[in-house]
Amino acid sequence: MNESARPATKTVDLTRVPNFIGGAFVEGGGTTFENRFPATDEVVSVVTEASSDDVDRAVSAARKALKGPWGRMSIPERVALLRKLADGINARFDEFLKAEIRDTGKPVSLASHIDIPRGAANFNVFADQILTVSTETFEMPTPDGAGALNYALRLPRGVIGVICPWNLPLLLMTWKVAPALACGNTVVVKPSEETPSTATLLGEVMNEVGIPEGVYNVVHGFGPGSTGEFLTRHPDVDAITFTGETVTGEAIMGAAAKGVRPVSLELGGKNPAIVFDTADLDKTIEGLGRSCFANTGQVCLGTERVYVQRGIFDRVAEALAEKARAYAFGDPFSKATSMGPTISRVHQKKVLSYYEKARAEGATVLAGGGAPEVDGFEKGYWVQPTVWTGLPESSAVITDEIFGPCAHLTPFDSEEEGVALANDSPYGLATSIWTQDLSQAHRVAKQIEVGITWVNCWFLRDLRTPFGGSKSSGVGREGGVHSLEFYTELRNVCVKL
Ligand SMILES: O=C(O)C(=O)/C=C/C=C/O
Repeated sequence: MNESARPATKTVDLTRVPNFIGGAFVEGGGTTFENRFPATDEVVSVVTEASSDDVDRAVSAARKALKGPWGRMSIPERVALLRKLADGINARFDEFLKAEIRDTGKPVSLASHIDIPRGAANFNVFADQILTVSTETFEMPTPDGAGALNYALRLPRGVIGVICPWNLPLLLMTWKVAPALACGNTVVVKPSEETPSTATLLGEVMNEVGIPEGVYNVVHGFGPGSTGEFLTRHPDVDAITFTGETVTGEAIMGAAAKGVRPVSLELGGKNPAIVFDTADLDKTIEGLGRSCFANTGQVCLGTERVYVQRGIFDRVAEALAEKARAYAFGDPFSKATSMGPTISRVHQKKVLSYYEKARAEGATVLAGGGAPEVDGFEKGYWVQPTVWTGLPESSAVITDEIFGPCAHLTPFDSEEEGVALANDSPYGLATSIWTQDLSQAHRVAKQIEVGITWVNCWFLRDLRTPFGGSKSSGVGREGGVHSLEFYTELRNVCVKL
């Protein structure tokens, strides 16, 4: 037991979700709001919203922690605690799993293989990374012949504001918190109001493993006029990292400008897939089936535009439609369920509104197009996996980020046309290219204006690689050493010898 570890607090009551400030669970001074299970629309918890004073207390606790034991810890000491955090999440795997499913409605098959394992693994990934990071040194000649030595120090930025999304709540939160802590920062986390539970539960694990109070804080609430705005506008927050919609990202970037705070923004996307007639069709359909429909299409890296070379268009379209029809709705806690509901009634209505738009514009609906009837879960926020074709590229269904399990297929003839279609978007987050002509794969990959390109695969993640979006899909890169670049500041020291 780490000598600084505090005895495990009683298991936090996630039916009335508190904030976590300075190592203690506290009711928020704001209002309370309901958290509903997306598969049944039942209220599963009440969340206590943080007030502006609560956010201020969290930022102060984070600032104070920088000057306490945490700020004096060596990298190996921090690394040991990060590894304990990974172990601590895994030791309470089922609690995190249940909390994540109740908040999101995502199937247990998905949350148990992606969300919770990666939520824990991120701490080990950046424990490894911080141990190997180096800085630079330069020797320079000087007129007196004695020379000078320049070396860089890598220092924590300080208090980091972390605003994370509802689609992969634990994974995308620790994707930011792990490197932030590895680099010696402290954090104030605002989870999405849709998914408050796992970030709160992590507070208990922080105490269990001995992370000093104030290093990790959680404040619940909303965006404008609420916790998100209080946090991003707080003058004592040194940097902000955010994953979510582009419009919110623009607002955060504006808030960060005052005080000149750096931001790392992974934002929206309208990700294309380009399928050439040399593609391996089985692998392509397996990959597209996941990239279009996984997590009920609620993945920032997911595909909503599929461009298929004309000669194989019909075969790809029918095979993808068949994939869409094969999904099984049902109890998210059942292993038989392969597709859960969307995150909320509001989001369900947004997705279904695009289904109506497509129909009204005369789309050919190859699969889905509505909301399924799910026995026993009639009140859930369900939508069908949907495949369209036949719409013009100007259709809102093809230009807007829907963030649902839906994709529009468009045929193309030449490679140049395929590239032009894929690039015709203000977004630039991710793409997948399907071809067995590797010269073509490399040639096309260099031309697609995105941050992440997969060739003959999707969501294959080496966590050391730069991860982030181009154009309206974001600013900055996280992952591997790129996270350390964001969560530290370099100071050059020049010593006259
Ligand atoms: O895999 C990751 O590290 C990651 O960041 C995934 C992002 C998915 C966004 O919806």
